[in-house]
Amino acid sequence: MAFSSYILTAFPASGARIPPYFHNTDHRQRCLTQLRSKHTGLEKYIFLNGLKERDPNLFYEVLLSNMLEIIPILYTPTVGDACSNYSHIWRRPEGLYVSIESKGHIRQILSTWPAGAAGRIAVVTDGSRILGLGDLGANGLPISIGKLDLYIAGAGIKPSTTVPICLDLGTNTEKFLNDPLYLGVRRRRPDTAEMDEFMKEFMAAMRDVFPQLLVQFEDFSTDNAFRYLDLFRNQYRCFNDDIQGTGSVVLSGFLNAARLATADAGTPLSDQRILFFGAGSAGIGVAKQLTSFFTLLGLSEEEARQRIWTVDSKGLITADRKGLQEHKKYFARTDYQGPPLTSLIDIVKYVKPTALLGLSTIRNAFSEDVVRLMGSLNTRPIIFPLSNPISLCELDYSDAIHWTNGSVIFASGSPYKPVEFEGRVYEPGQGNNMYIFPGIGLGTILSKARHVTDSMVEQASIALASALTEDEQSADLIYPRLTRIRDISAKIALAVIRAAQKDNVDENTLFRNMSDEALLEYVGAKQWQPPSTHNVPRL
Ligand SMILES: NC(=O)C1=CN([C@@H]2O[C@H](COP(=O)(O)OP(=O)(O)OC[C@H]3O[C@@H](n4cnc5c(N)ncnc54)[C@H](OP(=O)(O)O)[C@@H]3O)[C@@H](O)[C@H]2O)C=CC1
Ligand SMILES: CC(=O)C(=O)O
Ligand SMILES: [Mg+2]
Repeated sequence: MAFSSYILTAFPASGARIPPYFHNTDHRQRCLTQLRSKHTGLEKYIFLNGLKERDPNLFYEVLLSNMLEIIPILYTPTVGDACSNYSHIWRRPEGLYVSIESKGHIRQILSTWPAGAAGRIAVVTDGSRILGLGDLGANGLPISIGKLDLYIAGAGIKPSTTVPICLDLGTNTEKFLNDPLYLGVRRRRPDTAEMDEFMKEFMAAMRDVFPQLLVQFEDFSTDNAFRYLDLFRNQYRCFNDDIQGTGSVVLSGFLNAARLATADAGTPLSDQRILFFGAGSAGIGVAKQLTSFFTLLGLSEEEARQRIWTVDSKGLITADRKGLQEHKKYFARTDYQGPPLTSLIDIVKYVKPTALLGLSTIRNAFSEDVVRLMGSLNTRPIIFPLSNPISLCELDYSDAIHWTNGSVIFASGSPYKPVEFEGRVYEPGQGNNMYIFPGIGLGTILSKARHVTDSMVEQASIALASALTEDEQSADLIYPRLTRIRDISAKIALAVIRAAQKDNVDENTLFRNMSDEALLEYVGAKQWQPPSTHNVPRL
């Protein structure tokens, strides 16, 4: 609907009340001016949320023309504040809540969502590990909404086909249970048996109500993230963003980082020594993606595994540790003899890593001595502090540049601004699954892949790594500029469709005989654009 028609519909008989010069002014510019007048991230989030309710087309137009400014508000870091405060800033229903109290009639609850059979993509969280902020219970909904806004902006998924879901299963965070404004059920989280029963009913009901839907699991606590991925991945069209999306995006950045480091130091990709600080769903997901790629290079599985060291809150993970959680066992080291290594500096001295990856939620964990040691061990140290939001990031970009005299190859989970050092401007990378999931989703939806296979995720990663332009390469970037996300998502979708075909999971076989050029053009043409709300040129 054009903006002027929207105004007339929203305010009938308002002709005389519309300011005389209204139609000749730039509504997008007005929105941006209003947005920029807000002082805090949370106020900006609330403003954008209101704009989306009043005029979704204008909202997406403003978003698409100003992604670098707006994505950090709708997504990390500000979405973290929105989630933490959601029960207090709530304005209107904007997603689907499926409560543990709905067990037995989940299907009816899902049927109330307007998309119905047109639903194509759901982002589902249970709020138990929102970014690095822990168990936020029913306050987790904005993470599903934010990820879906990235599907819409980044891949051109039609807004009306998206389904944001928060499973309201209770919370173990006392503060929320005692908050009179808390929006969720007042109970602690269920035990495994009760939750499994709920999840099985939920997934079956999802398929009934939305037969063509892809489910993205988001921000489940680590044990459940691995369990439900294993349980459902061969049964439903689904994937886990924190395990697979993060694995894919970090592999991609790592490939480009290793290429840069290799150019300077000559360390072959297969000789990299990679230290993971944090061994949860994200850390282990990335480690598995990297090792799987190393086997493609010709390493045996065992040789690939030997490239990885993992660290959790108790220190270097070794196989002799008692009561090791299941997901940590595969990378537990068997070759370390000695007293437990608990401090990061001692672990770096022992491992001598070429790459240090942070997925720990520990702010500033990469201290000056650790970063300087990485710089003395490597001509181009690869350091990726990937924890979100920025308040939990292991290392600030400015410190990384200063402490390594600019030699660091850096990517963080949340965005940093460029840094000037000794007359040169350095641009950080953003190693965030937002580069990957829109393309994986688009490719899966178009090919109607029955499942999201490992090779679809791996090919997405390679497509992203190959998407750098000459200009981006000469600026030493390891991820493409975010403003190109639509083109990049189309290329990722193409790679995902081809991988789905090879794995024989594509239910839509029409693309099999299309050339890559024709298919890429088709994918681009399928991307939704907001109908222009007025006739002023794009900003
Ligand atoms: N950039 C991106 O695209 C993504 C980033 N992330 C971010 O990664 C972070 C982790 O997510 P996830 O893996 O799911 O969370 P988890 O809570 O499962 O994992 C955190 C890991 O960090 C370890 N840890 C905690 N404290 C310390 C410490 N003091 N020293 C060393 N290790 C410590 C934990 O150890 P223990 O097991 O002993 O508790 C655990 O292994 C979050 O901040 C999240 O936002 C996640 C997905 C994508
Ligand atoms: C980016 C993301 O998925 C996370 O931090 O959990
Ligand atoms: Mg996540």
